[in-house]
Amino acid sequence: MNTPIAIIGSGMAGLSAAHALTAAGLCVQLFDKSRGSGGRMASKRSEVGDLDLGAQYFTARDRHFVDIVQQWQENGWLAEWKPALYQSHGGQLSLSPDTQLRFIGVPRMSALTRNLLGELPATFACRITEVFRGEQHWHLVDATGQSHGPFSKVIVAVPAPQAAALLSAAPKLAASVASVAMEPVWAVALGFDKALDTPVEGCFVQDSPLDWLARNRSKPGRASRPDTWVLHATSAWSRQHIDLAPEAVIEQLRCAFAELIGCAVPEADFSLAHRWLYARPAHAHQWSALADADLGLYVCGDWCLSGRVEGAWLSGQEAARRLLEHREHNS
Ligand SMILES: Cc1cc2nc3c(=O)[nH]c(=O)nc-3n(C[C@H](O)[C@H](O)[C@H](O)COP(=O)(O)OP(=O)(O)OC[C@H]3O[C@@H](n4cnc5c(N)ncnc54)[C@H](O)[C@@H]3O)c2cc1C
Ligand SMILES: NC(=O)C1=CN([C@@H]2O[C@H](COP(=O)(O)OP(=O)(O)OC[C@H]3O[C@@H](n4cnc5c(N)ncnc54)[C@H](O)[C@@H]3O)[C@@H](O)[C@H]2O)CC=C1
Repeated sequence: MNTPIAIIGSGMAGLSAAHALTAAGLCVQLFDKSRGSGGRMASKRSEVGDLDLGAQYFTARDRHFVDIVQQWQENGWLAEWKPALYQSHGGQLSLSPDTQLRFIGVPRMSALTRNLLGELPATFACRITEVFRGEQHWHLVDATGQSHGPFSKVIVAVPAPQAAALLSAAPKLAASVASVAMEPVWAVALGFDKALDTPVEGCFVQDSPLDWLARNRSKPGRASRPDTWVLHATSAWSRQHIDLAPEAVIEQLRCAFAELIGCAVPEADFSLAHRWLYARPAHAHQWSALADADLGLYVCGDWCLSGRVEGAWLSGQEAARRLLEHREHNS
């Protein structure tokens, strides 16, 4: 019997591992606490259209990732995003063009992970709280107390602080994962019925509560009206204001935006705030993936590498590769 492999987390890392394993003929079962796949590549549906509140775009530098990105682009799941890019230093806004290729899911970021999910077996709205090994197989328990299994192996593909809690079967692994700190990010979306009078479409920001801002309508496939923007606070500001009420976060970041954008910014006609508790690792690692292969427990995620979409995909590939390698040695 081909006992399935459980994958906890259906963000880019979990989906990447799932694809590699199914391509090798194995069965997988994905679990995610959210209602859909994508994790930090999620897009929020709202009355003003879809808003990419997490990952804004991604780049591809590793040659394997470059190849897969090309395939996704050929499938029509991705488009290149060529914004009018600016930077802001000490309140000075200046054009900052470059030749970097940047990709986005179309018509929303989450479309990419939704396409990657395809027909893979997945259970959503299912927060896994315990991962334990019986005599022969692994079992999972969710927040409602329901148990799932049996599974031949388990891949944990969630942010490090959430992964550590699921690794009590492998204390050494749990300790390494628990040592990884992840930083929060407040994201705010603003919508203006009358478009702002600025050529800015994306901006890297320094010396401000903001770290980044993007204009949605500059992204292929997005609605052009109203004029919606996504603002990301720095991790330092987000940490300091972690418990601030969303309305206060919106107001403070709207003011920071108005200060740097160089045109009149009226009250927003639409606004929302989203707090990412585990947005990015505090430091990059070079782990690729972690494992207790003899036990059959694997851990992957962006935080094992660069804290970027590319890192998440590479980490999922590596977890799958190590699982397949171990399986081959022991067959
Ligand atoms: C605000 C923000 C901006 C970003 N901007 C960029 C960018 O511009 N470019 C870039 O390359 N990267 C960016 N990133 C980083 C990028 O989004 C991540 O690197 C990547 O999406 C991480 O993928 P992952 O699969 O490792 O984790 P995640 O996407 O976090 O996936 C983990 C999944 O596990 C699920 N989960 C967690 N715990 C459990 C549990 N106990 N049971 C079941 N399911 C669980 C979650 O619901 C989630 O779906 C950004 C991230 C944020 C937050
Ligand atoms: N907010 C969050 O939680 C996270 C944000 N992430 C951001 O995701 C982006 C992805 O990184 P890469 O794929 O390497 O993308 P990239 O090569 O576009 O950017 C890397 C970094 O280089 C700088 N930079 C690049 N181009 C310019 C430019 N034209 N003018 C001025 N500065 C520039 C800028 O500081 C940027 O953060 C980066 O901006 C990260 O900061 C990554 C992970 C999490």
